[in-house]
Amino acid sequence: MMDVKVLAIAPYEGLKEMILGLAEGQDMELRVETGDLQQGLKYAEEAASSGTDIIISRGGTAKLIQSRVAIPVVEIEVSGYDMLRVLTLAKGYPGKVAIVGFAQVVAGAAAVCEVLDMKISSYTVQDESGVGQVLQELREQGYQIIVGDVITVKEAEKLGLIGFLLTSGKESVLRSFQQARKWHALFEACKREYGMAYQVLQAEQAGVAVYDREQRQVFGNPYFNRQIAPFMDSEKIGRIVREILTEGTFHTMLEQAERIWRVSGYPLPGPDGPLAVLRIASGKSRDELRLRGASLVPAEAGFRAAQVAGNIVSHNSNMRHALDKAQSYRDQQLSVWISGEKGTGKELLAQFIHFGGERGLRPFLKIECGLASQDLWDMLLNEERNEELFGSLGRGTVFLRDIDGLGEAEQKGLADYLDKHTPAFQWIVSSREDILERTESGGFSAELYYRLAEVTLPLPSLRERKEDIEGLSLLYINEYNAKYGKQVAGLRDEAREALERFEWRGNIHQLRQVIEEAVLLAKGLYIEQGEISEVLSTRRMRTEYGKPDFDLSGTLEEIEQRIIQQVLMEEGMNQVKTAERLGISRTTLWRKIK
Ligand SMILES: Nc1ncnc2c1ncn2[C@@H]1O[C@H](COP(=O)(O)OP(=O)(O)OP(=O)(O)O)[C@@H](O)[C@H]1O
Repeated sequence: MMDVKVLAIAPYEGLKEMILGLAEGQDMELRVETGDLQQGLKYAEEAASSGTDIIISRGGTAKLIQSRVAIPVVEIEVSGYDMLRVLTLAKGYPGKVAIVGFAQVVAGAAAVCEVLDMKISSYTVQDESGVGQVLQELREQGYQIIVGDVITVKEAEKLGLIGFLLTSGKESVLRSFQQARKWHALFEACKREYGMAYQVLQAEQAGVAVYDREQRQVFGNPYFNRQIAPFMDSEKIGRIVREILTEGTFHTMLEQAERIWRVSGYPLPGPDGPLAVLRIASGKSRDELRLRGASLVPAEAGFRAAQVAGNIVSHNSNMRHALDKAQSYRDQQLSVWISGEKGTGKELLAQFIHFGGERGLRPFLKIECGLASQDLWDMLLNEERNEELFGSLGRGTVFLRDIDGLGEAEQKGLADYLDKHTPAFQWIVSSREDILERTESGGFSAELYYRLAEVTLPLPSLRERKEDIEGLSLLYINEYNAKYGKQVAGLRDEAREALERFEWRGNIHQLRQVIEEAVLLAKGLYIEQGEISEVLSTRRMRTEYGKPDFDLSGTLEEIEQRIIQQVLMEEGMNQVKTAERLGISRTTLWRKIK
């Protein structure tokens, strides 16, 4: 206890002397200053920021300090003895006597007067500003002697009254020493306990931060401040904080600076309202995950996709029906099975369901079924390992893209997994349109289909919704005008008709590519029929099976792309078969076509 550092602030000089006199042998490092209110506060603030453990003071000054510093403030109380001394003195003095002060002091004085049958009136003031007026009135009523604390006595003397100061006696000062030691011991014990927790936080190899309601950071451990805060998007953090404060616990994964970050959060009651605690740990690198056949769709891209899909205006009733259904599946815990030909917008709709709904802030984990590595499936279906993948998904979405590409063993593994688990995340699946036929002929696990297809969303091919070709084309013309700095204003009617006659095996995806080429080719304000025919004739050759007439212009990489696209078409877009035919691994194929 030797080294408890105490600053005593005495509102009057006599108290300073007494404190110093009593301090000897008290096992404290004591400093005493004289100062009332603001002056006292100044001393206290300096001391609190330079290592003082405890402050001792009295009356209004003690109260003011208590409200402004973070270290304990012990008050020297006005004891019964103190009261008795000054009242005895005042009683013997000729003239009318009144006691003026705060409620606590006045109540004590009144009790003493009653016991000793003293006729001394008492007046309570709420705060310092009321003192002057009370004293004025007392003077008018003929009072001459005012008993009170430093502020009251000073005011009384200003008005020509006689002030009797309620001084603190030895007992009160000694009691304050005793209390200071007790409080210090308690404070130290707390500091030791919390100090340990604090050290742990400082050393954590994960970022821990606390945010308040206004999304202001109120705490951040060194890992957070150095490794995360410099590149973490504050807008994204703000959204997560809001979500934590309204929804409670929260898990997500964020892709930032080439890494996947696992984020978890929970609300915490704080002294000035609720706080949000965030823990952000580094997970796999983005490429590591991609090479296994999975990726995390960045929220920005997802929100954009959801917006595009939300704005789709279709003249086709099947498409409109699909969009309405997608909208209604948004915030439901149902596995959604989206089927349709290659390039019909299955993934776009999956993103619309996820990013357009309340799950939007949570992760959208996309798994390329035909390309997923053995290791990824192992991670996915093995309970000990899937924490790595699913641990931070919370109420996110797992999107199984092109599930038709899944081998028999993986289908069974997944069906078993679904049998045993009901995770918080949502499954969305995409497949070719003939999947039902395949389940009937035993080509695809019926069990898996019925587990995952709680609701279905069949998408029409572009051939079946020719009425939308013009609208989509204009959308893409606009997009590629911006990208290539062109000013194409539309399509000639004949050009549109040519587009409507085309077979569109690659659907919207293919239409997008055709429009891109046509915009680049366009010489005038409108895309002419000739320009469309030119683009389509090369496309047709690429999509007609059997006799590819290859365009050998361009770089090796471009030629390779054409070959891969051709073989993909011939294999009904089945990536597993395509990879086998080309003699490359599925991962290599996937890398090449991304
Ligand atoms: N209604 C639409 N409006 C505008 N663009 C669309 C629409 N539907 C799809 N697209 C675009 O068409 C392309 C193909 O869409 P998407 O990748 O979602 O199709 P998919 O059916 O999932 O393809 P795959 O069969 O290869 O998995 C994307 O560029 C997408 O943005």
